[in-house]
Amino acid sequence: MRVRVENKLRKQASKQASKLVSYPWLSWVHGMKSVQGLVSSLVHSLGLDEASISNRKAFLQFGRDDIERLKRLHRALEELDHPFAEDFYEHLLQFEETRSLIPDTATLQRLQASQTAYFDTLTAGDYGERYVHHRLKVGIVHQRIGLDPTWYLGAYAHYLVGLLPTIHQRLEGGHGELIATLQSLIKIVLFDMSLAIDTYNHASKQTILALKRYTELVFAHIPDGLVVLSTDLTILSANRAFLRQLDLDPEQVHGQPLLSVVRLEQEFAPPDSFIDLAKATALDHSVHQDLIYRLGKPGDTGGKPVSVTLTGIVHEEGEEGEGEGEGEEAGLLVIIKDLTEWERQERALRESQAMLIRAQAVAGIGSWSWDLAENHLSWSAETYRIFGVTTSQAPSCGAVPVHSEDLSMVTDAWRKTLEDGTPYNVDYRIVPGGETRWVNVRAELEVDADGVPLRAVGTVLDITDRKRADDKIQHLAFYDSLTNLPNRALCLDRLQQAISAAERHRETLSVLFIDLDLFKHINDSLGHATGDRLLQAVATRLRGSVRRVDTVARLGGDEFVVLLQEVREDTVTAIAEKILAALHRPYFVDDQTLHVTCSIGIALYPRDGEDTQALLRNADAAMYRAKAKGRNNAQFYTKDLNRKARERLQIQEEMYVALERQQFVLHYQPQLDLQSGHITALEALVRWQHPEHGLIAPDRFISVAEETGLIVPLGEWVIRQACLFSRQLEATLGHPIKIAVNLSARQFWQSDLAERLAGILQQTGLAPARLEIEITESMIMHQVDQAILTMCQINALGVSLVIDDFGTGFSSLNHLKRFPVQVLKIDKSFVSGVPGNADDTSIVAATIGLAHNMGLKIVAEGIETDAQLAFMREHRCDEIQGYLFARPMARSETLSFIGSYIEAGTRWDGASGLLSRP
Ligand SMILES: Nc1nc2c(ncn2[C@@H]2O[C@H](COP(=O)(O)O[C@H]3[C@@H](O)[C@H](n4cnc5c(=O)[nH]c(N)nc54)O[C@@H]3COP(=O)(O)O)[C@@H](O)[C@H]2O)c(=O)[nH]1
Repeated sequence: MRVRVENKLRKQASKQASKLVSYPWLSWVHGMKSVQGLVSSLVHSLGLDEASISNRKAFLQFGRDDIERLKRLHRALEELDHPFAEDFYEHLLQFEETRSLIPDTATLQRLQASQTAYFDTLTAGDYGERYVHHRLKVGIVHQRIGLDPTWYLGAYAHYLVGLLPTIHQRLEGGHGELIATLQSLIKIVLFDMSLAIDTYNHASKQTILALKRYTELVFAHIPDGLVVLSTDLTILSANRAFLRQLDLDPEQVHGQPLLSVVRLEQEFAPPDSFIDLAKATALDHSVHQDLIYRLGKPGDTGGKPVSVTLTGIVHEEGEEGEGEGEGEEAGLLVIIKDLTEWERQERALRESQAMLIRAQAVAGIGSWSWDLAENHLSWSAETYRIFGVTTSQAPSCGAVPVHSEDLSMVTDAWRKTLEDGTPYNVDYRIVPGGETRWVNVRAELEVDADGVPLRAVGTVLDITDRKRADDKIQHLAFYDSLTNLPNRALCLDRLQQAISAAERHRETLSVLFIDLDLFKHINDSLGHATGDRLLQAVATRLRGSVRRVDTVARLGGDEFVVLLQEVREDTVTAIAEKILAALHRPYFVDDQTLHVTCSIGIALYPRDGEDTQALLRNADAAMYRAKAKGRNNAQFYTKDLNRKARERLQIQEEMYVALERQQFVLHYQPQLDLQSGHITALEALVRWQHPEHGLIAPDRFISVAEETGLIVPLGEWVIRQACLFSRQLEATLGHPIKIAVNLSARQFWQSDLAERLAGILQQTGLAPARLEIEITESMIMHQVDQAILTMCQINALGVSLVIDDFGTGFSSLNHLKRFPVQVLKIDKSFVSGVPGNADDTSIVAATIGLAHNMGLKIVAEGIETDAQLAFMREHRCDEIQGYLFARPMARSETLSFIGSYIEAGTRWDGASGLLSRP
């Protein structure tokens, strides 16, 4: 039998596991009390004290006789080894309802033991408080495990029925004793049962009460308002949330018609529509959800927004209504959800959406989204505007007017985004209405759990202005704002590219470094505005002198560079000459005619340098060579120029110190009047008495001093020293001799030149008539009017003016006649050709004639031979200067030379050394 029982239990256990249902609220109903605790509270609530127990026994007529009879029965049964408990459980396992309470063998054994004890105590004779508590405990346990009283009583019956034959068999004393014992047994069993039923009843009542409390608690804590109405819309119950919604007390609502307590108004609906709908819902048991109303108290206006759900309550057949009075059956459940916060959030959302749309419009940002699964594209109003598409048109990729040149780039980028999910961020051109504009389009993909793209969300921004600004910045960064030519940075870049290309293709190129001659004087005297316009005109002429493919750049100031994809020296020479001629043509700027020349240095790649620095440096050195060669010419770079350039740099650095340390000295070269044989003037010529290199000739440092501006203090020093020397001569020899001083262009174009000269004359005390200023034609030709003004100011001081190097500076006769000069000095380059060179001879003769015709004195310089002297005498040249008569001499030498000459009182007669009395 044991095996049978265990098999049944094994099957039972597997079924049981799948049927277990959890009722968490039940533990709440019973609390976490122990069985003993429950027994105590049960005793207390049933009032089971000693008197009550005695009273029960008295009612059952259970007395001492019964106890004695049961004790005797107990002893009779004690000797019997009857498996009551096993039978009992065998019987329980026959029925699903009882079997389900015994999940396993261990439970069975435990229950069998307690059941044996139970039966044992039934007849043991102790029926006091301990017995009662034990029976209550059994009842509680059975009720707790869910054993219905039916099964409890049935099981008891099975036990008793099984027990009776045994009692009959074992009990001594005859029929009367048997009947009396059975009566006692029935009494004690019914005593047990009354306790068990009390336990069940009590537990059920507690459960119902707990459930009620539980339901009420849940109902009360639902955040939405809940109202149960009768079919005539009387309020049967309302939860706390509902009362809070309208600040009401429970007494104000219970039993009241709903609409006497609240006002529910629906926008655009007749006032009674809620009543009609609610009644209909209660009748047809329908459900109406999410009805939007304004909830308030009757008589108030406005109210809070609520969402109302109406549910008609269906009663099961025989189910009693919830109402308290007749006709008050629950008919309708109203759930009222407060939407105040939702409405606030909605409004805030709408406001922020409106703000976003506005901000997007202000910022010119359009937004768009593309549902890839549905292939549905949507654009914001700003997106339509940017793409130039009318809002009546459905958005589509095809509607975007992408510039044909950007189309493949746009589609490639999009394909990449779809392939690997990289964010899309592309600038491209569109042509809405034919006008080219720039947009920046960005997008990010939304993908599902498998990474499959679902949606693309993005923005579109009109960046046309930014692109234009970028272009402008780019232009400003790489183009000279004055001439619109490439600047130094772009020039270097182009040169680098040209070098790379030339290297790749084994080609050559030329770099022409162009510097305007004496441009600074134009700037200083006519102002920067005029200078700027002249530079613009020069830039235009440079551009017009070369091909479109060649680069013309402005490095800054009056420096330009031309890059030519050409290296044949004769071609480059031709282009350089073309540039020289183009730039030399007169300019008409600000109603005046200006003349400017330039000096060009040329370096060839790869011969003269293989990188940008070397090529530019060497072209620059060649340009200085051109300057040194008298300006207005072009020179190719030679290796020797590097040495010269270094030397120039050294000179430049050392000259400042030289001026400070008074390393400059003046030599003087006399000029002789051919008619009288008198020394009429001395030309002051500066030299640099260098501590290491000895005496340095002015050719090596005057142009450097001009570039650095040092010529101004140096020139002033020369004038002052010359004036002082003239004073000393006069004082020593008692013989007044003029002093001639060379003026550089930079000095000449000082706006206060006349004042400075006046100051020196005053400080040295030299009579202005004893000072002669030598200027060159090229110095004054580019601004004739201004030059004439300065010359007049000098003349006004009483100082005479000489045009030096006459014949080399392209001065026109027209200009010459306007110049307030007193002397022309024929350049030694013409004198050297006399008398052998017919051209030079004619020029010198013509110049002498011209000077005389204009009432000017003429001086021939560079007289080295008797023939030249004779020619000058023959053509009635007024004065001569040259090595034949005297070389430039130091101060002391000059003094003694002139002293001897005067003292001798003779007339010099050329190389024969013949001196005759004048
Ligand atoms: N702005 C200034 N320029 C100056 C100053 N001192 C000199 N100079 C200029 O330097 C150039 C070279 O001058 P220098 O080496 O002194 O040469 C002068 C004479 O020595 C030379 N000369 C004179 N006679 C002869 C001759 O018979 N043969 C010959 N080969 N050379 C001769 O000519 C130079 C004088 O020329 P010029 O001034 O044109 O009269 C020179 O251009 C000077 O102007 C200075 O202080 N300031």
